[in-house]
Amino acid sequence: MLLIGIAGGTGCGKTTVVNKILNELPDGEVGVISQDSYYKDTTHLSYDERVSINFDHPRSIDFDLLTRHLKDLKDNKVIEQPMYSFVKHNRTGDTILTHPRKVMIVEGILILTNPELRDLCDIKIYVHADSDERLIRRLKRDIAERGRDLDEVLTRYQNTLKPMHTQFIEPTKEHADIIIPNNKHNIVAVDIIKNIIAQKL
Ligand SMILES: Nc1ncnc2c1ncn2[C@@H]1O[C@H](COP(=O)(O)OP(=O)(O)O)[C@@H](O)[C@H]1O
Ligand SMILES: O=c1ccn([C@@H]2O[C@H](COP(=O)(O)O)[C@@H](O)[C@H]2O)c(=O)[nH]1
Repeated sequence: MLLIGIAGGTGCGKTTVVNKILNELPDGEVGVISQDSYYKDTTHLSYDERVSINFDHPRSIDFDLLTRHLKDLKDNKVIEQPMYSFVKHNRTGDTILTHPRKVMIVEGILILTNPELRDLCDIKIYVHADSDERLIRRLKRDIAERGRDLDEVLTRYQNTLKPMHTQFIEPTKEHADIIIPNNKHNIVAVDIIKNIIAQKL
């Protein structure tokens, strides 16, 4: 199995890049694991307590479960990937049966902060977009798709997201094998990754 890790700050376009890669490859050949599915289970907390969690700090992620699942996939085992609700700020309680594929992509803001996870990745990619571009995209997306309002996005951005990005996420660029500039849609970079995957398939 070829494991590709795709990191980068919120709104840089990780999910969009992954979808573009998947769209043009044969159905079912490439599997995706989202770091978001591995936010720690916070069912024991009230909604108000969950809202105040710092979701941009590495300790918010259940890296033990995530790395265990990636190792299982590498060992050709099926896993039960948790499902996550951004609206509830918690796992839904459901899981998706995820089968090992020849190529698996793991994507998320913090995946390159974890040394064990980095070692599992055969190719490490960092998607870069400028912070103003990312904030604009995040505002539009979170208001349209994740049940947020202007005040929620900007308050989280100032209080946790921006400082965590500077402290934990941006420095992981140095671990990347490939950095994709993504202020604009980068068709050439997506084609290069698609070709690497097509060779493996
Ligand atoms: N290169 C790009 N140019 C303009 N908008 C983009 C680009 N890449 C992604 N977007 C948009 O920005 C928003 C965030 O992108 P997304 O892929 O969800 O980012 P991430 O997964 O890194 O948080 C989405 O609404 C998406 O359509
Ligand atoms: O319950 C949650 C969990 C996370 N977030 C925010 O999501 C982003 C990461 O997702 P991207 O798709 O990469 O943007 C992170 O910045 C968290 O702040 C959330 O709002 N609620």
